[in-house]
Amino acid sequence: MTTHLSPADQDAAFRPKRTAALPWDTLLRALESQGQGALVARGGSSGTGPSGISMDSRTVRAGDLYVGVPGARRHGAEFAAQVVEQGAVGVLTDEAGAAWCADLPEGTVVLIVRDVRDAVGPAAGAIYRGVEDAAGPRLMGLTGTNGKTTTSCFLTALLRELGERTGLIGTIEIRAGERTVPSTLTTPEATQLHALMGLMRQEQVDTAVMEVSSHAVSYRRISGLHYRVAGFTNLSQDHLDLHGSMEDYFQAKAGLFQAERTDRAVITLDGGPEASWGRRMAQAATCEVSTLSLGPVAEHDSADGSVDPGADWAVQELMPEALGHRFTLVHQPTGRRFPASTGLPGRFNVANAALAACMVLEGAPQDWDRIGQVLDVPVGRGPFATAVPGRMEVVGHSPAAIVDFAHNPDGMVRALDSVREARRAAGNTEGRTIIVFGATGDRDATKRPLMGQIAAEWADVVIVTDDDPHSEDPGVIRADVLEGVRAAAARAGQDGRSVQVHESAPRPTAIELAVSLATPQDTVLLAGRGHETSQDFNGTRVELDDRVALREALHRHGHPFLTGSSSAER
Ligand SMILES: CC(=O)N[C@H]1[C@@H](OP(=O)(O)OP(=O)(O)OC[C@H]2O[C@@H](n3ccc(=O)[nH]c3=O)[C@H](O)[C@@H]2O)O[C@H](CO)[C@@H](O)[C@@H]1O[C@H](C)C(=O)N[C@@H](C)C(=O)N[C@H](CCC(=O)O)C(=O)O
Ligand SMILES: Nc1ncnc2c1ncn2[C@@H]1O[C@H](COP(=O)(O)OP(=O)(O)OP(=O)(O)O)[C@@H](O)[C@H]1O
Repeated sequence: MTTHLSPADQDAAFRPKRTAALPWDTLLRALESQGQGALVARGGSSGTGPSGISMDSRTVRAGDLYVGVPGARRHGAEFAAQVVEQGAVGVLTDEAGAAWCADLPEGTVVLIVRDVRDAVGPAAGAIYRGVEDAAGPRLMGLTGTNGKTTTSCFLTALLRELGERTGLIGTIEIRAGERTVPSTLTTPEATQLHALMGLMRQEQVDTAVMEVSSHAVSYRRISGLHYRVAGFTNLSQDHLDLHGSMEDYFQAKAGLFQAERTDRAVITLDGGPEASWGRRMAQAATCEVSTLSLGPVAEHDSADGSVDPGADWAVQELMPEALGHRFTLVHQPTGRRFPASTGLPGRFNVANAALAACMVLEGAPQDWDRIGQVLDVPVGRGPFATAVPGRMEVVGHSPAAIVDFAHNPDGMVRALDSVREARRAAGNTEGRTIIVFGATGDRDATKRPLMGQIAAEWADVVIVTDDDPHSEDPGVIRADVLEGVRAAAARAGQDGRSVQVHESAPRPTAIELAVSLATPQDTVLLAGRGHETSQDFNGTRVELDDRVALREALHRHGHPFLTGSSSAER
């Protein structure tokens, strides 16, 4: 369960247990060698340097180098005097930030660089690698609109079964060996990422698997990191509030697959609703590239189930079985076949599993026999049966009750499609889909009516509620979503299909309504919140875990439900 730590406590949990101070001149040389030469504007460069680094005044500790970056709302250097009082030994900033450093106490070192976001990664890397310049862990990165969390969980599960000690940095949690910390961002800031690398070295982690959001590339949170293998899942509409256009969003993701950042990419060619993004990503990459064709799993507009003959890897022989699927991963150049299975619902989880397997296979060609043995297990066993919190998490069977993190148009199509597929596979022709969802405030508003439209096209009962409204009026967000729902419901009505539409808030009331309407044949799908345990209403956190609320509602209505930990039916 996610606990909310203060920024300071969380930052402290990310840091290595011990770090020696790095002499200023060693730090300056490290910056110079990375093309980030710094001007020493105040203080000398001969003394004891920093033992840590932070880019937020709320997480600064004694001995830190504080990084003042220009932000959307303020310049971080505004906090220079405050952080020096807190014990920071120096400030790294840009020309604009230097103005706030003029009156700092004697002895404080001020370093000025041209672009502070480019310099922060190399600086953090040098501080946490220390004078001995320690190496490791081996890094694997994942990017794409959907599937990063699930694929990274599959990847770590597979590596663990192969005997590796793993680390994980992602949306749900951060794990270094046996230590776990709840995460707030998908990809933390560069200061924290390099601290985590130091922590993982101390925890003797062999491979760290990291989700890389487009924000992380745009804000250069990954500067100073190098990936052995990086994977691309898919691209579809999301985050247009930050990127402005799909082209910019694509370019941000493409930044991960440049030779100076990554040795080898595994790129899913046909992973999203439009296959052209995967092909373009393979062309835009300047590192070594291997491609994956999903064939029968692909869901883009022109998908006909056939695999791309030019792809290095192909998914073939897809067979639904129990909750998951069997499939064969074929290495097309050699004809080598790897039978495998997933235990989670949804064909998209075959895409996630195939990508995870390809990344490990590409990273260790000498180990194919051993990897093949670990992959070839019955459905419900092995690395790809690992439940991922809040991703198609089954809470009940009669009615089927599922909590999923789908929070963009393509994610919703995939989740709704897999619900329908599961009913079809079970021979259930009576059941309806009841969906409860909302949209996030302060983020890409253009996806709201689209999500509404998809809900009304795929579900029989649509209940629009709140997600994380952040600073926006929740009623306005619901109205945006409902616009898409009502238009699509009207079109469905003309085709003779009736869609019930409800607006219901707060979210627990909407969940209660969904369960009260459900028959044992129906499926209740709560979308958008997944593993989250609270909602943000303009800075006020309201505790809510969809999985708990759904279990409680099922219980109140006399329906059976599955417990979280053991999944034993009550
Ligand atoms: C929209 C966005 O991404 N904003 C990022 C941006 O904030 P900003 O430009 O608004 O910063 P600002 O408030 O002007 O402050 C400027 C500087 O002053 C510092 N500051 C500010 C206030 C203070 O009291 N003390 C202090 O030191 C800030 O840490 C910052 O370094 O720069 C900050 C510092 O680098 C980031 O922490 C911050 O991420 C915020 C926390 C955030 O919520 N980001 C989300 C949207 C995000 O990154 N999401 C992605 C994708 C998730 C997904 O795939 O769905 C993720 O990787 O999680
Ligand atoms: N390969 C995929 N293709 C399309 N949709 C997917 C895929 N994998 C998962 N999804 C859908 O997207 C949702 C989010 O999945 P997941 O958390 O793995 O993705 P993510 O990329 O980490 O998302 P975020 O960055 O927003 O945390 C799932 O709950 C599911 O509905």
